[in-house]
Amino acid sequence: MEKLKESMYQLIVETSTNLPKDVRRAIAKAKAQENAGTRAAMSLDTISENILKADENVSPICQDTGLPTFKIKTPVGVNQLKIKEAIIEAIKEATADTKLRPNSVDSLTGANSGDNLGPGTPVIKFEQWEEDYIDARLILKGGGCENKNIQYSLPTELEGLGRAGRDLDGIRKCVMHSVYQAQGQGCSAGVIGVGIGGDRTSGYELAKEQLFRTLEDTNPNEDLRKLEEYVMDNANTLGIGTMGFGGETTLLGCKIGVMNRIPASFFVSVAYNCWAYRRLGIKLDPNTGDIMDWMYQEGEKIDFKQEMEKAAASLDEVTDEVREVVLEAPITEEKIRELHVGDVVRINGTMHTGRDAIHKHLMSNDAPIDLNGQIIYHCGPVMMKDANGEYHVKAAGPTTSIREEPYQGDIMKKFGIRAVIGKGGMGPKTLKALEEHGGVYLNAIGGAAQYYAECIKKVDGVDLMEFGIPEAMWHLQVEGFTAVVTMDSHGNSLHRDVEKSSLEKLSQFKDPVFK
Ligand SMILES: O=C(O)C[C@H](O)C(=O)O
Ligand code: SF4
Repeated sequence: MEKLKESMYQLIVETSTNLPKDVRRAIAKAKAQENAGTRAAMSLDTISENILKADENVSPICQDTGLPTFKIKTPVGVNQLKIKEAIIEAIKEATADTKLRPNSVDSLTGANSGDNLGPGTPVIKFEQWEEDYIDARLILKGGGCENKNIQYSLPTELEGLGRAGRDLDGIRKCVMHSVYQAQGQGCSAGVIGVGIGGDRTSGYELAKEQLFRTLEDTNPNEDLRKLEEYVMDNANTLGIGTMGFGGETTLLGCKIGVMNRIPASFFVSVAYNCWAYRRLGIKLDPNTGDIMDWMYQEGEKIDFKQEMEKAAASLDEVTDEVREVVLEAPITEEKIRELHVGDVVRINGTMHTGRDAIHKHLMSNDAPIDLNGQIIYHCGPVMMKDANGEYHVKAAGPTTSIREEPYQGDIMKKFGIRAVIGKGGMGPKTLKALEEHGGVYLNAIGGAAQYYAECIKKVDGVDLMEFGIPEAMWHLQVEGFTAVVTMDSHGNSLHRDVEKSSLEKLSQFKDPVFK
């Protein structure tokens, strides 16, 4: 099985850089449903361009390459320990080649292992089967969408929907609620895998297992087929839309599985996956380890080249209506007060990354540089160090901002920061601080890691590298970095408005549907 490591390496690289065909088709369909010039349409254009670039550059679609999870089926007699060894070597190599971000972190100390290996990472699950080949599948599911997974224990009371009982209609309510509670934070439009039954552990397993189905398959269970269809039709009327900006497509797929439970427990578990739905599979020769075939590769491959040309043409027609502002740090309070929700900003000059570890650190320490008037980017990039010791950005999209909600307002005031860029929006504490201090929240397109990496022209330096590559503070020079004002210094928040209107829409699904 001398080819095994090479085959696993290819599986990892393809999964990280080349979005499966069924997902591409679903995104193209979502694009066709949005009106040109809307925030949702523009976000989908950025997403499409990003998919194209990742493929061309053989670079990660999203900088968060997730927790690599392998599902392997082997014929009886195949040495599974050898497969595990090959996967571990392939993971190390793919990380060193910047196809994966170093993502394995000690839960207690925060130390990054640097090679994606550590207790519990990667996840490798084996099964035996009667076929004569090895079936190896991989999903790279990032942290932002993983944080939006949810498990319901029936009966329960749901916001907007009331009582969800222990029956198909109760399940329906849970699934609808799961889409609502994710808002744009898991980089909608998303795909949900739902597991009905089991215990808390096996229920989530079943939910995640559903994410290995193809988006276009039909559920063989008639009740579940109807439920999947119902959810697709109705969740897309919630108006959450791409990145939570509002719009026609909130969900790209809904896949539901069922297993038995014990009488006292009734769980509905939901695994939420972002649009960057990276899962692929290979069939391997058990003697040589060679790839015999790729999975999820049926049908047309949309490369988004044509779509990009069309989008560029229609954008020319609508740019007159959108207010565009150029920002360059240091930014004055006066300039910030001129910005309003809906404005598109193009940033040139400096910005500095800061995410979880940095925000916690800055609460009780000085900043390594003067942050007065500066822009903080919630981002954990993939970086490559060249032979001269200089860093180059390989992938750099935004991370979910809401995790910084406890700190953000205080940090902005303490250091005079004027703008933060992230995705998914922030809460009332930050909104109040933006108003008091004169600050703005800018939403970038989650997952568009290649698109933003191209806007970063130079890495000026890095501080606090002891937190590891994703968590360090990177000092960047950017050009034409585009984001939308979604929270301004006048008390307006697009996120608050979309959450409110989607809750109203959710409550229209209160009445029983499945008896
Ligand atoms: O860790 C990241 O870079 C992003 C994360 O996947 C997120 O969605 O917040
Ligand atoms: S940033 Fe968005 S697209 Fe990337 S892994 Fe996180 S949720 Fe997915």
